Amino acid sequence: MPGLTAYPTFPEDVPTAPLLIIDYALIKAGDEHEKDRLFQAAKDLGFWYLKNHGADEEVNSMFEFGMETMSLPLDEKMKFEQGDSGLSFGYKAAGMSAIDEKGTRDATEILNVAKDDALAWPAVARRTYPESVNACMTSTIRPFVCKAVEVNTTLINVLNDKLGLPEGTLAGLHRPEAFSADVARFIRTSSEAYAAVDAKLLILGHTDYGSLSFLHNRLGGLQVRMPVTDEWLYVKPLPGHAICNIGDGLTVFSAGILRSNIHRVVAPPGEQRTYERHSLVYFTRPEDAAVLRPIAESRIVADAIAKNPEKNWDTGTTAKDWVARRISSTRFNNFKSAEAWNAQARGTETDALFARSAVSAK
Ligand SMILES: O=C(O)CCC(=O)C(=O)O
Ligand SMILES: [Fe+2]
Repeated sequence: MPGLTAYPTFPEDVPTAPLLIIDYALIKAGDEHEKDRLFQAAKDLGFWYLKNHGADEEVNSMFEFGMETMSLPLDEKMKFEQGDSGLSFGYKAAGMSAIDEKGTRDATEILNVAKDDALAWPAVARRTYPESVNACMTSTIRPFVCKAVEVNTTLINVLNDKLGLPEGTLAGLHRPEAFSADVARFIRTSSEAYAAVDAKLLILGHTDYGSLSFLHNRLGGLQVRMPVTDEWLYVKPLPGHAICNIGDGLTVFSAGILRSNIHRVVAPPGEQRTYERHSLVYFTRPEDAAVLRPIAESRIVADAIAKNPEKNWDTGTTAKDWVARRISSTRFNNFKSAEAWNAQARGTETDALFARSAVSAK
């Protein structure tokens, strides 16, 4: 099966990030100790492995589907390019993002299928897609979306309770039936591109724009910036384990208690470097209309606000605008100058979130 290509193993001598392994089966069974470990992981690093998530079959089918769709001719894929306005749905060609202050073009292709389209199919909720996407909506994409929504909702509910929020508060801001920027994303970077990209950066350092990401990697390349030391460490892909991470939404809702950690993608290490890299993510994002501000009904969140009165967590922005702004700011066509690049939101908000949550995690 193409989705199950045997890749060279991740090198032994490369330092890796110490992600906790959370057992989804135990979480589902209501194990309090495991829920505490999840909360700890979400606060300390904002990244963890998830085992026993039960989505292997859906994930494997998505890898096959993604590779097939990415192999379409470029002009066919370009008919569905997401454009420069901040839309998160559709195809992003290699070269459409800037990855540094020099305006270097990226080398990574992305296909984003909206949750709203996968659930509404055959009706069109947000946009249209290539025929190969349509052909897999029912068999492959919707089952993956539904599984990812189930897993992420379960985890969000645990975080909700650990934050002392009234039952279902966070879930109420991430209702599957409400329009959101949730997407199933497939990413491809050719091995030739690793050499072509300046500084070998495939995806620039960023925090995720939504609330919770459910990521599946087969090759290395993902790196997280470690709290306190600022060291970039690889996240080693483990077979059958998802990599989960907190995004900006949950950080803001929790006034920095949950950590939206900076990460990036570089060329895979060691012998893996000669292989094309693919990854699959489901991004759970707050509903379009949700305003990104702390939920102070919780005493724990209220305490976090009181501890850092100088920090204003109320973005005054809807999730829809937040995601659109962050996406549009990465587009090459919107790149203006090194000064504008350095001054824009990517630096301010991510560094603020990063610094603040590093303190609260201690
Ligand atoms: O490809 C990966 O491993 C991570 C991708 C990522 O961080 C993203 O798409 O936000
Ligand atoms: Fe990311």
